[in-house]
Amino acid sequence: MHIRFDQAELRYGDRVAVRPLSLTLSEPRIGVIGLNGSGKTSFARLIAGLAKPSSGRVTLDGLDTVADEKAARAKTGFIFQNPGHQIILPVIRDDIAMGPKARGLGADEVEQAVDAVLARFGIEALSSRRPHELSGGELQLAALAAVVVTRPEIILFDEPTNQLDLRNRALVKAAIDGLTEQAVVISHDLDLVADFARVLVFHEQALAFDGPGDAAIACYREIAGC
Ligand SMILES: Nc1ncnc2c1ncn2[C@@H]1O[C@H](COP(=O)(O)OP(=O)(O)OP(=O)(O)O)[C@@H](O)[C@H]1O
Repeated sequence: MHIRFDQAELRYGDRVAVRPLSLTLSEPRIGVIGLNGSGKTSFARLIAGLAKPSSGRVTLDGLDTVADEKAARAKTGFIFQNPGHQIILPVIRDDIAMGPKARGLGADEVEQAVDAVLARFGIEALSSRRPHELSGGELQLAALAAVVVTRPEIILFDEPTNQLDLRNRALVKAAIDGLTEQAVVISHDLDLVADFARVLVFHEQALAFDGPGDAAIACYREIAGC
């Protein structure tokens, strides 16, 4: 999948969220780091079509996120900062089943799709649980399962290890590393993206560095002054 920005810019009135940006992302894993307010989430929202460029364009394998909105949106899945908020139905299994049902699958196929994705992430035991009965790491994996079952080609993560303990962090890291889908990972947890071949550093709503994880982290430390 080629994610392409052509002078894409995002503004909210007078406030700039992403300055005009041109790049192409084709790597399986892309990290995004930078200070608070530097434009990371806005950048991801542009990819997912959740925000429309104020000028310029964003395309996913040639599909324009505005002109081809529906087809482009179908290629992406977004795991938000608070994954508990995106689990809508009271029981995990029913929530995951929403995607396959919306695709028009029959009852048996829906069950098979849900079982397969629960097994893929090793969370079969969560099937009949309610979101408030899940740990932070389990919530991440349940939200990921509900996104993956819709068959996106790109999965965007917004701080997936935020507030997780070491064990849950490792679970989430392993799940991201094991994905066959392309992943764009925004993180303040630098270890999560350190081994990615491509990491973008945002600073003051612009791209300050684009390269391997270790060099990107060094650049970010310089920007942060620590
Ligand atoms: N809906 C909005 N309306 C107005 N300004 C916004 C909106 N969303 C983001 N911004 C502004 O755009 C800039 C970039 O914000 P963004 O959330 O993309 O940063 P971030 O790097 O993801 O920050 P954080 O690490 O704190 O999540 C900030 O100055 C922010 O205040």
